[in-house]
Amino acid sequence: MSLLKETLLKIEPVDKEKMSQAREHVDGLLKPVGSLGVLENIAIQIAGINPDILGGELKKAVLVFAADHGICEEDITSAPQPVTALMTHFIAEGKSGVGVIAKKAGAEVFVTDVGVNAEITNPKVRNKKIRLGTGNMAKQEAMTRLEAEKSFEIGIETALEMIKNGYNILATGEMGIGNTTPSSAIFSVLGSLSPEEVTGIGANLSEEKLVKKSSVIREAIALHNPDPKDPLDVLAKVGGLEIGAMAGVMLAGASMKVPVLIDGFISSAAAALAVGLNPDVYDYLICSHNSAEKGAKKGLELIGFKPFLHMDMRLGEGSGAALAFNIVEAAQGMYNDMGTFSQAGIDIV
Ligand SMILES: O=C(O)c1ccc[n+]([C@@H]2O[C@H](COP(=O)([O-])O)[C@@H](O)[C@H]2O)c1
Ligand SMILES: Cc1cc2nc[nH]c2cc1C
Repeated sequence: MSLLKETLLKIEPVDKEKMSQAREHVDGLLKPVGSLGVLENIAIQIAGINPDILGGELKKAVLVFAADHGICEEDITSAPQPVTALMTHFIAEGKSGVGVIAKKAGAEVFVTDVGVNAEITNPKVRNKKIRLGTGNMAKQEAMTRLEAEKSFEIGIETALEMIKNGYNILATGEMGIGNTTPSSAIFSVLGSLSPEEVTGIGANLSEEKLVKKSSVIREAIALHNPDPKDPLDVLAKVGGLEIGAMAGVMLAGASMKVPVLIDGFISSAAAALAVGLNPDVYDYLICSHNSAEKGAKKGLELIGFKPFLHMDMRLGEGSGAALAFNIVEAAQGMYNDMGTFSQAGIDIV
């Protein structure tokens, strides 16, 4: 059996009984019921995923996947394609946005090349290259179905390795010039949304080129007709290699009862595919921030995510997810260390 199938079969729903016990505990803490809002929700969610993680020290990893996109040939990005390879190197060196944010949160960043269109010589970048970037989806399918499956499996393998090494909370991140285009295409297909509704400026595309970007997406979808009920078909026809790998991390996290923090627009497109493959994955994902990318709001609504950080960020790399580690730790602190009404002899619950 393939690793993807095996992983999907292993995923169980979160433990609703543990969640209602956790809700009871949270409601008994020294505060008006509900007054710690999202911190309460996160603690209860993690209790349903794995109470040991809620009660213990977090060992945090941001898993960044880098890849290139053939669609760059259509001139719908502001930055040139070689920036992917350059930034992949700088992310691995800790010199990018996610590097500094993760450091403050005490998280490690691991970078994997799943399809950068250049040789990466930095030994800190893990080499799992599937191909040298996707095909240009305006003319051909982005990748084969087999490559799509492989991208999921690299994400699964990477996450399983991290979990084996003791990491008990993961965050997804990516680097890939052009990857807002496949992300918009994925949301357009899965949500039957018009490309215009879910297409934005990415890494600062000009307004004139934005019109072209939407029409390229519309034409690619019309050319390949991806099946919205088949996430692998959507990924293969209009997706990206790093998007598949991030979805794989989410599946592996769910299969091992480990929470996965979701970053911005591209990470959430991966989440939409992962949840499409198995709806139980949803409860293992923690959506961190609402990216300022146009389309992020619609995309998150489609999945049913409610982000709790509103930072006007749209960097990607896992930067927003890394920022949210501190929020998860605050939720743990609330759950484990706050006094209770019964200890205090107060009876107003
Ligand atoms: O995470 C986000 O919400 C996000 C929104 C816009 C852009 N990005 C980053 O910018 C790159 C993609 O932008 P573009 O315009 O080249 O498609 C890619 O490397 C992403 O990490 C990321
Ligand atoms: C400089 C730069 C850094 C990035 N990080 C993620 N996407 C990016 C795009 C650019 C252009």
